Amino acid sequence: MEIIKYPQREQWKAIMERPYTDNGAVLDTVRHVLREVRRNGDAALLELARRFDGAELAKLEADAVEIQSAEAALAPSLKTAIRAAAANIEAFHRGQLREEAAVETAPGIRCWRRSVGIERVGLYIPGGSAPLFSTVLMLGIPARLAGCAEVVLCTPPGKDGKVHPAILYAASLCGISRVVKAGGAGAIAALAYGTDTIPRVDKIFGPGNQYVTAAKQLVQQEGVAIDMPAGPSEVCVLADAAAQAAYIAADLLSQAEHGPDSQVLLLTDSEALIVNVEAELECQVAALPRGTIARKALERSRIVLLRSLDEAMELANAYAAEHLILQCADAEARAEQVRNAGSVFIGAWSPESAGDYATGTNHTLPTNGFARASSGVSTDSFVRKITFQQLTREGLQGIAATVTEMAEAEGLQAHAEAVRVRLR
Ligand SMILES: NC(=O)c1ccc[n+]([C@@H]2O[C@H](COP(=O)([O-])OP(=O)(O)OC[C@H]3O[C@@H](n4cnc5c(N)ncnc54)[C@H](O)[C@@H]3O)[C@@H](O)[C@H]2O)c1
Ligand SMILES: N[C@H](CO)Cc1c[nH]c[nH+]1
Ligand SMILES: [Zn+2]
Repeated sequence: MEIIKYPQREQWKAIMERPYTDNGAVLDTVRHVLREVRRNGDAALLELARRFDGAELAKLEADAVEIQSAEAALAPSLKTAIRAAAANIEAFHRGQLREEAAVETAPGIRCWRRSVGIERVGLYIPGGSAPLFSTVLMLGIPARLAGCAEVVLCTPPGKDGKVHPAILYAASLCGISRVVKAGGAGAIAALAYGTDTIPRVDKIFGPGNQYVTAAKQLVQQEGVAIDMPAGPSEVCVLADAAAQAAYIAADLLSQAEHGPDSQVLLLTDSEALIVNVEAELECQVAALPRGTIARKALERSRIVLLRSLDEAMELANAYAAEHLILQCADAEARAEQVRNAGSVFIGAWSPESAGDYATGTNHTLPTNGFARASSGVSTDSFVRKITFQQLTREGLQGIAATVTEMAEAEGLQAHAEAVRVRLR
């Protein structure tokens, strides 16, 4: 990791830069894939599975036999873990469902909002380098709680033409019965345009590689809603001299192992801690099966020594990490100072990976500084909040002058008449 000591403010912009990837070539490929699927539908998806996933598929959807045999293929301990995680995720996301009281804004005028689940949603579950079945829970549970009528899950097939059994098991737990074997931009195109077997959806959710992210951004321009551009994973650790170097190294590696384009950042006011974390990183990365991937991510990552923890906090807020870990003596007080982050982990006992799987919070979070303006996925992401109002005659009389005055000032006479005609 690059070490930057006591940077001047002018250097902060460079410190906060995410790894740059020129996605010009990716966009060209993705546009081509979107066209293929729009034109040739299912046939294009079968060809893309052959080309990119090395899978010969007889049909695109996982059938009941494949879904049922998935349960038998999983170790009981893994099923127990998935169910335990699902229970916590459900509890946290259920708490987000709130009935809002109607408000009488003026005598005789009643306004209220009702959350209505988005009718048709598509969930993309990455499967290229790791089958992220935890993401099925993170998207499928809030979709169910929100009352989405139709949920279609797309994920790349393995070379054997099958979907990873843990993805199928997690999907069943969430009540998802339509699992489509399609990955990358092809999957996003199918969800956006529909094919003979895959229904077009209203909103597409889920993380993925650069092809998935580019495809989501392109179909969004064509009118399909997306959750957010969830790019390569990232974590920022803010730590003081008392923090455990071994914990910090483990937390940094847990995100670095996602992909070579992941980025991790350590902000501290302790030079001694940096020395210890570096030693721990070297020792721990050597033991990781995905050590080569993690090393590549570390090459593009930074450790920053700051003059004080206050200054570190300021930089953490400016960076707006997907995940922010606070490992310092006054972690709870520091948490109150957080302004920009996707999700925050407070104190030495709160590793980021606990949130990735099982604390209950959602792990689909804004990356690349989007946490400055966006939130992670929640039950709210799967609903529309429709507003309602009902006026009595007295209510309309009470605001008639306000409406007609404003309508005429905007030059919109018909607006004013729609009020007057009722009160004449
Ligand atoms: N931010 C988040 O919340 C979050 C969560 C989990 C994962 N992630 C990210 O998701 C990503 C997962 O990526 P992945 O690759 O493992 O799986 P993936 O499922 O996103 O991508 C696999 C698909 O990519 C397509 N593809 C591969 N090579 C291609 C090529 N040369 N041209 C066109 N298409 C091609 C294929 O269709 C293939 O099926 C990682 O970058 C990880 O960091 C982010
Ligand atoms: N850390 C990822 C989001 O950035 C989510 C994930 C899934 N599995 C493990 N981790
Ligand atoms: Zn993770």
